[in-house]
Amino acid sequence: MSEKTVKLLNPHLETAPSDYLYHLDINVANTGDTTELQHKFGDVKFICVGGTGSRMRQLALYLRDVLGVQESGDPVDLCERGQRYAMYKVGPVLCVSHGIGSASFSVVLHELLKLVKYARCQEPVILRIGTCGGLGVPPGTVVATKNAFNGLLRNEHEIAILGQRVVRPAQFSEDVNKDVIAFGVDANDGFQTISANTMGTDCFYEGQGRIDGAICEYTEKDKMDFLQKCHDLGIRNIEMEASMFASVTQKVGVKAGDVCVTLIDRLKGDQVSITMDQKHEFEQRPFLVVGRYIMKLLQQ
Ligand SMILES: O=P(O)(O)O[C@H]1O[C@H](CO)[C@@H](O)[C@H]1O
Ligand SMILES: O=c1cc[nH]c(=O)[nH]1
Repeated sequence: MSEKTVKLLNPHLETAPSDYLYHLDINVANTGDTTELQHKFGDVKFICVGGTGSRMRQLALYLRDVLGVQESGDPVDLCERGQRYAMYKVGPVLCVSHGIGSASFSVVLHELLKLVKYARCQEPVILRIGTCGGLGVPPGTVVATKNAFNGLLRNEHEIAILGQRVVRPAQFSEDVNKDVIAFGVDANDGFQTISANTMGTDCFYEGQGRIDGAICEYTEKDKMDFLQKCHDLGIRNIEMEASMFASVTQKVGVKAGDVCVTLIDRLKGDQVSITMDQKHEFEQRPFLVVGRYIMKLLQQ
């Protein structure tokens, strides 16, 4: 295989006669001959992922315009039969939903990494386009992640494998972070885009130090002390996937980045209380940033 294709770290796949990407409902009948997949997905250069199917559909429509892809009508969900995740293809970009949190995202991430390997995609870049809570930045700020911290405030990801605690580093590609800021930001955007650290937690409520979950065994002061500690580490946003995403992509050597818009300033409260209209407007902001980044890279 050429140098630029994805190399996975699983020797068992080399001898598997077939592979079923179950949650995507994509069957790789003969892993030795993946001609059909190469035909369908071989041109993919970017995989944009985000929590919801509707955001990914919106993104697909937006990228159609930006990339000048001559297609009309509703984007087709290529994974509809899998009933778990949505996947749209716009020229060289896949837009795929991942659900809430690392557990859900890691499932589709493994399958997407296998997909790009079988399809022999050349150096694909994976970008998460998400929402998050902010720390000391105004709601609507876009944050491109520099370092990904887990809920233990460590720049790593922890996972239980065969009954053992396995800890792996969680670094995103420096190039992607730099280029997203260099190519994605326009002075006239009307909102700020910053590069900062991100905390990815396993829980929206207690894991993010909220006091409005069904359970809370700490005080408002404990919460504020924790959030201040996060802030001191350069963390400016909190979401639920960054550390897993950084660690899995780093492990297999695929470049990745996390670009999220803040919906709330957690130094001021816990409840996301912006209107749904405002949320939808905010959700478009990373589209602009990532759209410009993708265009620039495609032109190079
Ligand atoms: O908007 P998405 O992309 O889902 O991201 C954020 O929103 C969800 C929580 O509401 C978590 O998945 C978090 O990471
Ligand atoms: O506070 C927030 C807002 C969105 N997503 C999160 O994970 N946390």
